[in-house]
Amino acid sequence: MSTEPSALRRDPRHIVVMGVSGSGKSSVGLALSQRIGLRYRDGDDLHPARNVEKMRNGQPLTDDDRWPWLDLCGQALRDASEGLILGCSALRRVYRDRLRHTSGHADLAFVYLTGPESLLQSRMQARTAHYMPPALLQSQLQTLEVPDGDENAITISIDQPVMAMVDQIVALLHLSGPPGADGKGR
Ligand SMILES: Nc1ncnc2c1ncn2[C@@H]1O[C@H](COP(=O)(O)OP(=O)(O)OP(=O)(O)O)[C@@H](O)[C@H]1O
Ligand SMILES: O=C(O)[C@H](O)[C@@H](O)[C@H](O)[C@H](O)CO
Repeated sequence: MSTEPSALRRDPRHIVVMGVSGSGKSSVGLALSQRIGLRYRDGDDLHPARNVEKMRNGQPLTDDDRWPWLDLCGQALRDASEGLILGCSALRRVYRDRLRHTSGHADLAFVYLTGPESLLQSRMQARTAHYMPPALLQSQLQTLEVPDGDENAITISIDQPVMAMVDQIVALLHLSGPPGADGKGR
């Protein structure tokens, strides 16, 4: 499944890969980065230590926990003059508004990864050495607000191989490859 709003900006250079824990933000963001030659950063690496500790202990983050982290995510986007793919859950509309505001990119592109709870759960359970306990998936799903039609977002199903997801993202956002990949540069 994939959807394309009508007025989507072509070939955006500031892209947020969003969705609940275990939806594949890191896997897809990295693979997309390699495909199009745009840097990837993982929002997980920007969480203050106390947020990571909270999640590790099985406690969902609150809005107040997330604001400072979202501002670091927004600043990372703002500072990336060459462009950036950022993996960031961005679960609520107000969080995405905050990213749009802090990054200075009102037209930030969002790639929303979605799939059935059973698949998310099994992917989280299969994952080793990650601080996020699968038990927190419920609260992630409760917090999630699916992007609205005016949010410059595409929706990609996680029920397919990562490379197929990347193909869809490249096609829907009309993304160009690394400079020189088509013989013309960007
Ligand atoms: N399309 C896919 N097909 C099969 N396995 C996948 C796919 N996408 C991700 N995975 C696997 O599912 C697990 C979760 O993926 P990943 O860590 O990329 O998700 P995430 O959204 O970044 O999670 P978190 O926000 O919790 O860090 C990983 O073990 C990853 O290898
Ligand atoms: O907004 C949140 O609750 C967090 O960003 C989480 O989504 C985690 O960072 C991530 O899932 C770690 O695995």
